[in-house]
Amino acid sequence: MPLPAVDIEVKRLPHGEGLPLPGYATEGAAGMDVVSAEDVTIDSMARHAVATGLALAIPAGYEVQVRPRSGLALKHGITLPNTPGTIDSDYRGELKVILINLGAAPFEIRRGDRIAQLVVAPVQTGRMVEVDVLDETARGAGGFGSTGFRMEGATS
Ligand SMILES: O=c1ccn([C@H]2C[C@H](O)[C@@H](COP(=O)(O)OP(=O)(O)OP(=O)(O)O)O2)c(=O)[nH]1
Ligand SMILES: [Mg+2]
Repeated sequence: MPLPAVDIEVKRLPHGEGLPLPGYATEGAAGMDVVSAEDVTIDSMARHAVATGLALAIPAGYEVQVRPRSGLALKHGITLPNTPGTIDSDYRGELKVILINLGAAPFEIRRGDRIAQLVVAPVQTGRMVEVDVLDETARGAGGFGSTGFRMEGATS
């Protein structure tokens, strides 16, 4: 059973009139597909902040993450350079989807095309507590590949 849905207020901007609101394609989908409010062609290796014609009021304590659609990524090299894009609960401007075309061919987007998906997530805030000494761990300062690449015992 999914958790109860969180209500997210959505306001249509003039250029968002007539478009479907973001929605889940299936019952178990994690992300709501969001559509483009504009016709635009993104050249190979170019990027564009695609208008959605929507502005949101996300309840405090939540965020919306903007994620790529894997079909567009695999077939056309269309992804988000900032994935997951972060929509703050206090942002009231237009939701935009920053797309980058990593494919070789220009990619044509038509108004109404599904371009990305929106995942609603709770936000755990933190607080920085300054100290002089940190506790010791097995990893220590090792990072950036310090534990190697293959699992011990892997045959291929
Ligand atoms: O893919 C995205 C990412 C962000 N935003 C909007 C909503 C978000 O709340 C705001 C700021 O985003 P972020 O904090 O990632 O950008 P920034 O470069 O840090 O800008 P700012 O200084 O406005 O926080 O921009 C979008 O519409 N789409
Ligand atoms: Mg910011």
